[in-house]
Amino acid sequence: MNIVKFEESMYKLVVETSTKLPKDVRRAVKSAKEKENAGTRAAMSLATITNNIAMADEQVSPICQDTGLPTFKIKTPVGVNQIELKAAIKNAIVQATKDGKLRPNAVDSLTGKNSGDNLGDGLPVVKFEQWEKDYIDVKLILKGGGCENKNIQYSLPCELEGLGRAGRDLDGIRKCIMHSVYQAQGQGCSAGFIGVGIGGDRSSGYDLAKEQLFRSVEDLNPNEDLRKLEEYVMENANKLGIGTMGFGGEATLLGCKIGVMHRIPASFYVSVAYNCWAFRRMGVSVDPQNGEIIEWAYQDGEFIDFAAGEAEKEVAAASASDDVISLQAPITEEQIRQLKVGDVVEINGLMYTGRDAIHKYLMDNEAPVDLNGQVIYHCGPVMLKDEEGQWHVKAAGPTTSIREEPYQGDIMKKFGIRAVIGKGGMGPKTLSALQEHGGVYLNAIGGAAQYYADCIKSVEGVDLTEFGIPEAMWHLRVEGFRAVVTMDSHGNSLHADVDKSSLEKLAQFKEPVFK
Ligand SMILES: O=C(O)C[C@H](O)C(=O)O
Ligand code: SF4
Repeated sequence: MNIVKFEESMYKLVVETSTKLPKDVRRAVKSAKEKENAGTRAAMSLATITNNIAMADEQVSPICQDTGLPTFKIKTPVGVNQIELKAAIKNAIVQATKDGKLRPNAVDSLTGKNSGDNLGDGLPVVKFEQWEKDYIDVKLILKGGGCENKNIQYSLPCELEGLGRAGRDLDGIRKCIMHSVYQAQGQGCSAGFIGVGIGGDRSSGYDLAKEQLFRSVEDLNPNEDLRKLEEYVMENANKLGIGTMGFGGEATLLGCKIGVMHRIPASFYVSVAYNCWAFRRMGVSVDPQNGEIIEWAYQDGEFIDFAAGEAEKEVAAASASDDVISLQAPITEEQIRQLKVGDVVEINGLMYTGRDAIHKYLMDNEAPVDLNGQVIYHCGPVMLKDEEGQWHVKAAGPTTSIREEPYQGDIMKKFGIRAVIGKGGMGPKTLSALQEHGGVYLNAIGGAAQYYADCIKSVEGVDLTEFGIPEAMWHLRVEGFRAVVTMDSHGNSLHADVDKSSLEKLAQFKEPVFK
């Protein structure tokens, strides 16, 4: 085996996976876009998403800043040295991280220290299997944290909100899957894809669910019952009205793939792996002698290129009918109180990133900068430093805000912060703080990391780098950074409304369908 060539092939696979969505996923995004009504927030979000896909293609930059937990599934002919392959994969990962194609994402679970190169205990995940064929098959998925957090595992029988009892049969499974889409709301960057594993134990069930994500979005399940169930879910989950980013709308689910395995008598699990629209998985077959790529996977059918100019025009058109409200920090309480749910705002000037580590830190410490009237952006960017020591943003979309729910309201009040930007919305504690203090929650489009990176004109400083690149407090100067007000200072939350209405819709699917 030419291991140097194999390493090069793995580097190509990693870069392609992080920067270019597969053909089948593009087609699914396109068909979602065709379903949304022009002028809605969902249509505007999808236009931003397709624009972002085109920008990532063009710049060969990460589609989303969260380049996930790299998971390789490899099949090798008998006799191939798997230890050697794994070492080459690690080198390729380190190189892709240095080149800004992957965010340093490996964090020590006990100390919180980021390794900086994506290597760590157990990372990357590399799973081998032997097979009788004469070539190596490598599949890679880069699954981000926000959608991973929306995975769910049901142990049947159980009681489900809206749907009642789910028993140990096909209809019980149906209820679990419908519930899994509801509970994800927009937080996993809907519209999403789900892989479902029926049976096994807690770990093999989730493995089976994730295995389904490697199937083509358009394949047909050879198992008749499961094929019908997949079709049922695709048709009906899209009636829940959750929509892109949870803004409400027609496109909630872009793909549903279900697999089954045996179980033991006492256990009956239904495991659901949720993947965001930024569904980054790719594969190659590799020659075991010269290490070169023979063929890329997922190459069937039409390639949708979402031509950048086109998509850009659509974003502009989608929001042109609205009065876009311009905001520049420091923002006054009066300005904030004028904003209401549904408004589109455009931010110019400075904003500060802050996510999990920063929020925890700010509870007990002073802020490194004056945050009075300022804007906090829930974001963990991909950054690269040039030879002069200047930082550049390579990808910078929002992270899931709900993780900051325990801290957000207190921090806004303590430091006088007026606006937070993130995605997926926040809960009642933050909502009441917004009302009391005069604050606003702005929803940016999750995964649109190139689109937002383009709005960032300079990096003016950074604090708390000891938390690692994604968790540091970056001072970003932005121009034309668009977001939608989804929680205002008058007690309104679009997220609470969509949750409530989608739960009501979910309850329509209570009656048995598969007997
Ligand atoms: O870590 C991130 O940047 C985002 C994460 O994938 C999320 O969806 O919250
Ligand atoms: S930010 Fe959204 S698109 Fe990116 S990995 Fe997280 S869930 Fe996926």
